Amino acid sequence: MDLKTEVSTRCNDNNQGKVERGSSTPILQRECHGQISHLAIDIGGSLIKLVYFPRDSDGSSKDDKCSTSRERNSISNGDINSSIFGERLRFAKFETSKIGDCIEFIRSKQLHLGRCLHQECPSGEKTIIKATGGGAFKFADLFNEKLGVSLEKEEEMQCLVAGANFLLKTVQQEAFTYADGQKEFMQIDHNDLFPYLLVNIGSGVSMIKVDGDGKFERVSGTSVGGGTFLGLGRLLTKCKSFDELLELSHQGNNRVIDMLVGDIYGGQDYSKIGLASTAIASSFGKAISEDRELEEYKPEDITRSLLRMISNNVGQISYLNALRYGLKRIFFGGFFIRGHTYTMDTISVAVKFWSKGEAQAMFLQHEGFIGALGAFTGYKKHDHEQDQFVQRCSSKVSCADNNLSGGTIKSS
Ligand SMILES: Nc1ncnc2c1ncn2[C@@H]1O[C@H](COP(=O)(O)OP(=O)(O)O)[C@@H](O)[C@H]1O
Ligand SMILES: CC(C)(COP(=O)(O)O)[C@@H](O)C(=O)NCCC(=O)O
Repeated sequence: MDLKTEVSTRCNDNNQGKVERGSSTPILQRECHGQISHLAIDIGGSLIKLVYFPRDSDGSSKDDKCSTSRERNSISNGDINSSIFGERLRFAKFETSKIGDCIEFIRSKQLHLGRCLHQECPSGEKTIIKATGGGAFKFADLFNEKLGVSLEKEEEMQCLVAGANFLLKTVQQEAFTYADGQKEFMQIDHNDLFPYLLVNIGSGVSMIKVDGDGKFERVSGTSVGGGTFLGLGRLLTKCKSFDELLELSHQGNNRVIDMLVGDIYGGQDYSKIGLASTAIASSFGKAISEDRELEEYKPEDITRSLLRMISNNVGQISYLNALRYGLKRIFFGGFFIRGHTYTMDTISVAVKFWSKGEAQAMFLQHEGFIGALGAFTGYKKHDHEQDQFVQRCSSKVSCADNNLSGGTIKSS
């Protein structure tokens, strides 16, 4: 049963005054019902992602008061919260290396206080925060020490699948293709969603065959992912941040460094095996034959080649795995993508090229927040009140569809 269905089922079933009958948005009763947070967190190798309902100083969620004020919080590392889902469910990200900033952010928003802010709570009860990603293990003690909260670990692949299924079933304009500079939203038929391949390009890359809700298998992965782009980019150029690298890559020309088929074949196509003269024969291959030092290459060109190499490679491995399991649809998520046109174009072209047009790359609006959203939906299992919380979130997704039509969420 998807979340939307559950909303209406519960609306009809529940006569205990917790849900306003006939309303598409169940009303949350403010009662102390255990210490569960309004926050879910995904702590990855590069970034920490937060999904939360903001709250007022009296302890209520802003959302409970139907607040319409847009909240944009600049964070010390320069990232900005994205506010979508009808300006209600909020998103924020921090570099994992700046976990202290993230903890301060949670404290400043009082997201660590559970529901019982300014109310009497059963003593000794700790706020539980759903957390996924490796950092849920690595930083559990730090969260306990600094915020007095308990991180409840949710399995990372399970969260990615739950988040992707939630988005694909709930948000109308979630999945889109990118070709020839055009973004085209796809209408997803809920009855025809499975199976698909979910490729999450984070620090590393996971490829998951998804057969249904909670039915999945991680079929492959590659260590050449977003972390590789950022790590190698930092080593090869003077850039320090991902944004700088992306920005530089706009002005670059990969052909200065990549060895093309034409470079090897005297300017000609290698038509017999379907390779145009402009196809990359060897990423960074020109650097082997030229007597040039690293400093003599423009950082713009280096970043462009690097971005192309990694995107191409992920696209190709993804296609091979789709082929292995007979999957036609491949959804790409993870913050490596960042709604960046060159990245999406390269991945799309790679999938199209290798599949001879049989398979299609699709991207997700909430690319980097899939895991955190999946963890958030995990509250549903936990307690009835939070269950309504998640359900309200899904009902608001539909209300907020128009807000998403403007394009990808850009978190910085
Ligand atoms: N502001 C940013 N800071 C660092 N890396 C970023 C940023 N935006 C996008 N990225 C890219 O996204 C990758 C992390 O993606 P993400 O899905 O958050 O994975 P993880 O869970 O491993 O942190 C980074 O390795 C980098 O390539
Ligand atoms: C270990 C990970 C699941 C961690 O997730 P991440 O923080 O990168 O999002 C991921 O980095 C990964 O799948 N790496 C590829 C490992 C491999 O299959 O070779």
